[in-house]
Amino acid sequence: MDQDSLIINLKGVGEKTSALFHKIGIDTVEDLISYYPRDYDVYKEPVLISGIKSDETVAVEGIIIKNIEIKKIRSLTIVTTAIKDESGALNITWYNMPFLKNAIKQGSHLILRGRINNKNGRLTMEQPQIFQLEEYKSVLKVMQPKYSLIAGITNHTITKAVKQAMEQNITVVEYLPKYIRKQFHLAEYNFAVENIHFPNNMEDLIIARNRLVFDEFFLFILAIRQLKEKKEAAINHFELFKVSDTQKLIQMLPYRLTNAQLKVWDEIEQDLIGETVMNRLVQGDVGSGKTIIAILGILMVISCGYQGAFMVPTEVLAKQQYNSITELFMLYQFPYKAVLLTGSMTAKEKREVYRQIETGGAQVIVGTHALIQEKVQYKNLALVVTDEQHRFGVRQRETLSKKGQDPHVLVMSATPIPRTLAIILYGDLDVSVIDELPAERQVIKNCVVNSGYRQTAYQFIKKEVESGRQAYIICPMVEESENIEVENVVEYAQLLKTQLPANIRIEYLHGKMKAKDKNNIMEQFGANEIQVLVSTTVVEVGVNVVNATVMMIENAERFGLAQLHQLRGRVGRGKHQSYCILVNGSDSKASKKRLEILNKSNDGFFIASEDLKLRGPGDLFGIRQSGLLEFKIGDVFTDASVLQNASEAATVILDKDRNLEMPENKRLREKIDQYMKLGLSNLSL
Ligand SMILES: Nc1ncnc2c1ncn2[C@@H]1O[C@H](COP(=O)(O)OP(=O)(O)OP(=O)(O)O)[C@@H](O)[C@H]1O
Repeated sequence: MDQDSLIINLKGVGEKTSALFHKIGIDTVEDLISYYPRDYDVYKEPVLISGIKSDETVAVEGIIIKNIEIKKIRSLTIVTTAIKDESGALNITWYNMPFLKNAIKQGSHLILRGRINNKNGRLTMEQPQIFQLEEYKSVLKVMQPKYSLIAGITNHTITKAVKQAMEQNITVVEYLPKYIRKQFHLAEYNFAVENIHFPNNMEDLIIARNRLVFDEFFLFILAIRQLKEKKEAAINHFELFKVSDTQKLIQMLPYRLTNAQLKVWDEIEQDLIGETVMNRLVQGDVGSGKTIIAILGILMVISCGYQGAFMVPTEVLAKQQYNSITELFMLYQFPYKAVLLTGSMTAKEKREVYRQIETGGAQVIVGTHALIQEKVQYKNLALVVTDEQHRFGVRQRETLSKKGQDPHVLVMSATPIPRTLAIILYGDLDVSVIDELPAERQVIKNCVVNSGYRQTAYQFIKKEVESGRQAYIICPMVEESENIEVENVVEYAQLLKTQLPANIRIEYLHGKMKAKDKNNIMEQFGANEIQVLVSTTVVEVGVNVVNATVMMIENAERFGLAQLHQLRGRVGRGKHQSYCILVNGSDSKASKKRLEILNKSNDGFFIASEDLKLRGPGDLFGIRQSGLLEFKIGDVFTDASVLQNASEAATVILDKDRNLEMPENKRLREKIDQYMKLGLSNLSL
């Protein structure tokens, strides 16, 4: 790493800030300038307190009328005060910013700007930015970047650091050949970087973003094509053959595999006994039964004497998959051993598991990315299943591959992307589609309601629980801060307890809980010891509790449709009639129209394409379509045309210069090498 480029060398960035930056992946100035805003704000004149409404972001000018109070709830510090202008007073709350105690005094004349929330009937401004009067004038009406934040880092800190970086530094050398920029109408790189952070106007912002989205896709596509070239040569060295265990399992399952599942299984079986190493993506809508296909693959390789690894994105899912595999082995008396390997296990537990992996005492290894740590040595790994692989870097996948003798790779995805895009994005994989749901499934009944319906929904949940079923309630996503999200979930669960009978057990789940506690709650929910689970989107992917029949989503308008579809997919996984209640917290026609799409259809592909039609490519900073396939700035759905262009550009360049050896591609070559080293591991595809 070039020491000069470390952010600690920027003016105003000390040890503490630089440690916090490290947490969001920023170590160097280059990292910082490619930490793009997630949105922009145009700061308007302050408004009168008497006129403000819930859910809007406004500035108010007034006098602080209360000394700061500090309250601690577990690890959360809540700082409160109030501000008053000629029309009224307003409560103010900050999270985890205890240092404000010294910074804000009763009697100060300030401008505060933040989002207004309705907290049990009282309007509160949450996590506002603080401005002196003069200071506010300088930001008025200019487009201001809004960055993703974590506790301790304010938007102001990042903005200031980026400004510093731009002033002190840097002109990055353009690496795209001129003819490519011309052909695909792309702005110059430095212009793009400047304008993505501090746009002159909307037009320049669109041009800047377009270039950076292009870059992101373009580098990814070039890297993927290189991987593909490498992989095509890989010979299947494993002695795999069709086994009776898989036939036995298929016959003994309590259900019949759908034709689509059988077809995909057949493709995988053929791959595994084929001449070359398998690199296959199995795409199937939520609940289409991908897991059993993965298990069949694993069963085949272990029956032939090898090991199989199942890598999933979260500890909750690892535990779930581990439990279902061990139960299955026990139930059908397969003499194989599965082990679980996750980051939160103690060093001693891990050592024991490593030993079993190394000696071959364990044949199936289920876990999170702990599976690819240095210390894990496999005896004879023949198959790696990565569930929802977009959560892992391609490079991590590669590392894992290298641990075995180039094992077969099976990737599971529920992302409904059209085939044309799939070919570009999964260029290094063959694609199988499970395009059919099990026949016994009943169609999920949906409704879109406003918050006035909440009580009726609770009564409905009560009725379902009384007839033996279970429910999820998803609390709103809060972009600004995960802390607020945590608070929402905890409060919601407390409030709900006062609304439902005491014999209905209600618990909550959020991303900041310890892995062990999360697993505990999920296991109890799985065993119906908890009937109602109030949660953030941590239950979004993969969670399988067949007895749950109600999914209620608060502030559904804040989620992307594909994400809502994923959440809804947590119910309707068994034979019971299931329900999805989407609570629309907004009056806008647009969000009503969007949610109606979900109301109308349970088909992931249809939903994704309708959403795209509604949003259109101009909708740059709306809700991201999906939490999946996460590029840093590009969105494969709304930026589909840029993705196509990037793919075309990659073809143009590689046709002329397959190994990027020509002088005009020298910088591009360097960039790709750097990207293959760093970028791919960060990119969550
Ligand atoms: N052919 C089938 N008939 C009936 N039930 C099935 C069939 N295949 C799988 N199932 C069951 O359906 C449920 C959902 O399957 P699975 O967990 O594999 O879904 P998935 O495709 O991984 O979905 P998601 O992407 O939502 O996690 C499981 O409880 C599984 O046992």
